[in-house]
Amino acid sequence: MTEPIRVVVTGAAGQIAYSLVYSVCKGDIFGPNQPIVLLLLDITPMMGVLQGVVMELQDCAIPLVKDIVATDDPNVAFKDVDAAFMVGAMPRKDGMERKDLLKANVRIFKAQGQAIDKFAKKSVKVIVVGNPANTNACILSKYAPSIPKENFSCMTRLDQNRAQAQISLKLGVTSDKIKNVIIWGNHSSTQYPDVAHATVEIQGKVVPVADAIKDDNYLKNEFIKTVQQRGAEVIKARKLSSAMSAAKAAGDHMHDWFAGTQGDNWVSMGVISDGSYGVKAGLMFSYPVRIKNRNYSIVQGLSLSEFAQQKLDLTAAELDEELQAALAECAD
Ligand SMILES: NC(=O)c1ccc[n+]([C@@H]2O[C@H](COP(=O)([O-])OP(=O)(O)OC[C@H]3O[C@@H](n4cnc5c(N)ncnc54)[C@H](O)[C@@H]3O)[C@@H](O)[C@H]2O)c1
Ligand SMILES: O=C(O)C[C@H](O)C(=O)O
Repeated sequence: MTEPIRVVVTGAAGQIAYSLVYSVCKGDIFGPNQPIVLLLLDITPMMGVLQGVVMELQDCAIPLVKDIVATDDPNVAFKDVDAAFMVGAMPRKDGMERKDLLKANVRIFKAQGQAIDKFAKKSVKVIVVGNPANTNACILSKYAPSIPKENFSCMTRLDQNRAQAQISLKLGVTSDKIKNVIIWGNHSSTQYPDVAHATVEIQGKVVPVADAIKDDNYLKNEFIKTVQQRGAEVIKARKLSSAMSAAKAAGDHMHDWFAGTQGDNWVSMGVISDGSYGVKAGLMFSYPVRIKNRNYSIVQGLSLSEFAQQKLDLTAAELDEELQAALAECAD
């Protein structure tokens, strides 16, 4: 019998978690044979709502779930965890940029970093979803110095999925036929969705996406803007930020981290920069990565056009600025 793994979801009474916890419990992420102990963290005023989520999870009657712990105490929530979904943070409203959330959210990640440092397994794999996700992940890692920096990541998989979806709609193929789209940089409106190395399978033949689309102007303008602004468009329409698609992307990210990427294909993840592609080391930057045995490596040697290089520089500069502001906020 496989030992259960301990999985924490923060912001567990919120809207992303409502979709995510079901996916975790039913085996979509860690596999259909992996038992789970689920730890759910939220703030004290949300404990009543969280009890409702627990009741619903119990009523799902999923055999993989060995225990559910709902708590407002980070020291309990992070105890011996193998995987952490860091969702708990304020979402933005219409008209805001994600970095406007920095003041409200970054201290949450300082405090939770300290708790992870003390209580989580040293091998824990952490994904930050709460915005501004890249910078929050940097702060989380800074305050959990006993855990390798490579164990912290932030989510840009939603942007990758959005980019694949746009190409799939344009070409009339299903999104699984599109491989190796890249999201570079910040999960913000400066991110660079890049299809220069992406391929698509059309009627059994694999061709570069650019050759299939045959519209450089679209790829350099409308496509990039649509992906960059998709979160804001969802907020405008729903009056709430994306939740179902965010939960799906968080699951995809953690699934691939545990199960590995397929063949030579890559996925995009925000990870600590080691200086690859000229990005300042120490920033949490979204790169293409391949994953094996739960370790990722940044894909090296991809050619960058002048246009692409400018986009990378812009998003890296924004991340640097955000990080300085976050460090100042956490200073006392
Ligand atoms: N990276 C991405 O692609 C992406 C996508 C969608 C949303 N997000 C972000 O995810 C975050 C959550 O979004 P949501 O729609 O679920 O928001 P939500 O408001 O529905 O839920 C957030 C939950 O976090 C809880 N929370 C607040 N402070 C906490 C703390 N200190 N500890 C534990 N829980 C705490 C709140 O009580 C609430 O229940 C937001 O910051 C949002 O902007 C990121
Ligand atoms: O856009 C937001 O604020 C929520 C999230 O980051 C998204 O991309 O949907």
